[in-house]
Amino acid sequence: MAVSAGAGVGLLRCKETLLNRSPFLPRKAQRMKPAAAMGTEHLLAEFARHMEPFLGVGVGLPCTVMECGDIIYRSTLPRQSGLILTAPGVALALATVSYLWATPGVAPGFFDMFFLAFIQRLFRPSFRKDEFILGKKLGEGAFGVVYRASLANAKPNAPKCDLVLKKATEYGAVEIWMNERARRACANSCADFVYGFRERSAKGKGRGEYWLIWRFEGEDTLSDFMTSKEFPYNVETKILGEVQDLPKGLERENRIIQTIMRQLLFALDSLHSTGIVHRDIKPQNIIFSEGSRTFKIIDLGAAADLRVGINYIPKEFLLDPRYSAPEQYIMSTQTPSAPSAPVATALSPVLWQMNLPDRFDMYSVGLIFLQMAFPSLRTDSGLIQFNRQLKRCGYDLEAWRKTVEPRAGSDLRKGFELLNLDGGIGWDLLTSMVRYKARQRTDAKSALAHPYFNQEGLLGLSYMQNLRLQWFRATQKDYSEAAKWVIGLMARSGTENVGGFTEAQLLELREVAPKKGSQQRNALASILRLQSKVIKTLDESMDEISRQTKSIWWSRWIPREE
Ligand SMILES: Nc1ncnc2c1ncn2[C@@H]1O[C@H](COP(=O)(O)OP(=O)(O)OP(=O)(O)O)[C@@H](O)[C@H]1O
Repeated sequence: MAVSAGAGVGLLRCKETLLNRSPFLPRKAQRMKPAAAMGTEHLLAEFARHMEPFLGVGVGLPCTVMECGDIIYRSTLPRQSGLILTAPGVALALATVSYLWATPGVAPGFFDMFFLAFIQRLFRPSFRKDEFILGKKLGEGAFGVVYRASLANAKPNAPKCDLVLKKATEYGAVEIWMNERARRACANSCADFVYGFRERSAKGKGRGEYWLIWRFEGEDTLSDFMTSKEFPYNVETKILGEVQDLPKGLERENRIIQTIMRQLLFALDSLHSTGIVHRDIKPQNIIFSEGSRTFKIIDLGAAADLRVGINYIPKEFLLDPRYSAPEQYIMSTQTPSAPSAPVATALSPVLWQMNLPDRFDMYSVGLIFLQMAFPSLRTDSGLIQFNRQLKRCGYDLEAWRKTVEPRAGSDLRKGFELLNLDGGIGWDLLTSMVRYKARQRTDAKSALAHPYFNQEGLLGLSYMQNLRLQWFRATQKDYSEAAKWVIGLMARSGTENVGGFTEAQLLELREVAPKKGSQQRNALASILRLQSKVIKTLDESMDEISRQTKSIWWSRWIPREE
């Protein structure tokens, strides 16, 4: 067996350690005679014989190949190569995993975009526009026309393929993207999307038209049901499967409305969890699916995908003023426009937490709840009037109630009575959604856990459920008001009738705070200056990037009809 010179020198250097029973040698090697009793050559030959299987792999550099150390200086002994768990390491790993999975989900986002989307593209059916026979027109909006359609070449005895086809203009691209995303992430929440493609414009100019195809879900939207005098009884058998064993009245209506609300919140929760904010939630965009006996969301043309930053431009908006939240934007206007997709994805949990964009949809769903409870608010004029009144009351539902309840007609009174059932649990849920500040509104997941969806309402709550309700209410509180109160007290400090801090207490506080001109104060000022500079630079560069990439990079994912 040949051993290189380098290895030989290395072995010599290590012989002391080796012969002193290093724990890293096989027993056979440890039983060798003491070094002093042997010549170096003999020692090498002996060692090579024992180590043959190891040296076969590791001939080369000495101590790097053979893990050896000095038994006297234990610190020089090689460390175990396995993973060592430490508390900070575990905390860091947990923090990283929570960040990657926090809404809207960085890790699931990358998996979706680079794996699921790819697989979907391989297997999705593809259609051409001349494969469809257009039927009845179902709707026409500012950005497209919707038809009922069927496949032209469907086999005669094949099941009738009922489709809905939308010929859309510029927002069609967004709608295709959102529908594909929703189909992968939460197929049951939105109408069943089949395919979307872009058709080249006849003269080869412009972006062309977008064609979107869904399965036909059913004839009626929630708006159709709500405009009927029979509402909510006209939905009862459709969603519950049977007529309830209850006389017609508030309790029975409440049960039906509860079921509709649960379905809406469930659909919204799934959409929000994947990072999509709809921005146009209204009864006209909620279709009843005959197949699954549930309400599903349609019309994702105005939606924003906060996971990759598609279609969110803080300063732009597309809104239906009847159902839109008072803030009008889903993101603060201070938020820079979306950067490139990987950056947007990596930053998405931070932006989500800073803006809570899902609360925009929560306000709209709150208004739908209100309309279901109050028959007089189901008409456009009723809702517009309500919106004006609420605005006058500073978007405070309690204040609105105080102004209208004393002189309420039978329709309004009926609404209050319905929401007052089970100790006012319905009113509690409503007021947690229809609030001026987005941060104070509940999210869809918490709303689903609200005791309103408990059959017995407040009265039937167990001790634990009551605790949960208290917790729910505590999390909905506006703590900025508390902060303002403390500041107010400080400002008006010291007088006996106002209460508040005395001059002595304020002095104490001032002493705790860094003094003017002190080192801490200067350091704090520099940090703040640096922070605002960083934000400004980030803002400008993001705007710059987004201006350059204004062309819709993601439209390359949308198939083109050749
Ligand atoms: N999957 C579907 N199944 C059954 N009907 C559907 C489906 N999708 C849409 N519709 C019907 O088509 C109508 C218009 O659809 P949609 O709202 O998506 O189009 P739109 O052009 O955005 O219209 P608008 O601007 O008026 O909202 C809906 O009100 C609904 O009645």
